[in-house]
Amino acid sequence: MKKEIYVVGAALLNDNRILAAKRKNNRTLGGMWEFPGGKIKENETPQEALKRELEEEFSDKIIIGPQAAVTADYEYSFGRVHLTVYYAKLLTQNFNLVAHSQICWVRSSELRSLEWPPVDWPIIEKIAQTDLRRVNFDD
Ligand SMILES: Nc1nc2c([nH]c(=O)n2[C@H]2C[C@H](O)[C@@H](COP(=O)(O)OP(=O)(O)OP(=O)(O)O)O2)c(=O)[nH]1
Repeated sequence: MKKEIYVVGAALLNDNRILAAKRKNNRTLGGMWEFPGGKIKENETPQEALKRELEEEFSDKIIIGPQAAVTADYEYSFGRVHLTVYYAKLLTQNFNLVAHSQICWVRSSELRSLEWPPVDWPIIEKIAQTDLRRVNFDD
């Protein structure tokens, strides 16, 4: 049976743009653009995992808003990834990159022109169709 891999990512918002992060070349799916985040550990909620990953990957703190799209699944050679993405905002902007070679703030209309891993595409599609000014962080 395939390994089930539960992953959480942040669609970081600023000024109507979304942050895309390019995975370092030496990593799985190297060179592809992704939502910063990573694997959820057994005793973590997705939100706890997302905060921890942003601390590890960027040395940054975030606040987490609503889920951006339904969880997407894709069967890679190394296992089946279940990706859940939340809208989030940065409280700090250190961007101390350890897992990524670049970051980029993109408009929703530009999201489709980047190279994303297969599991991300339904989520990219949903975000591209969303009015980002309406994403609510008040709850
Ligand atoms: N963070 C994140 N991971 C994604 C996205 N899309 C996608 O397929 N993934 C995959 C890549 C990885 O296999 C997994 C996330 O794991 P990870 O980034 O914590 O760790 P990794 O497997 O790269 O770690 P490593 O052992 O290769 O260093 O999910 C995405 O948009 N964001």
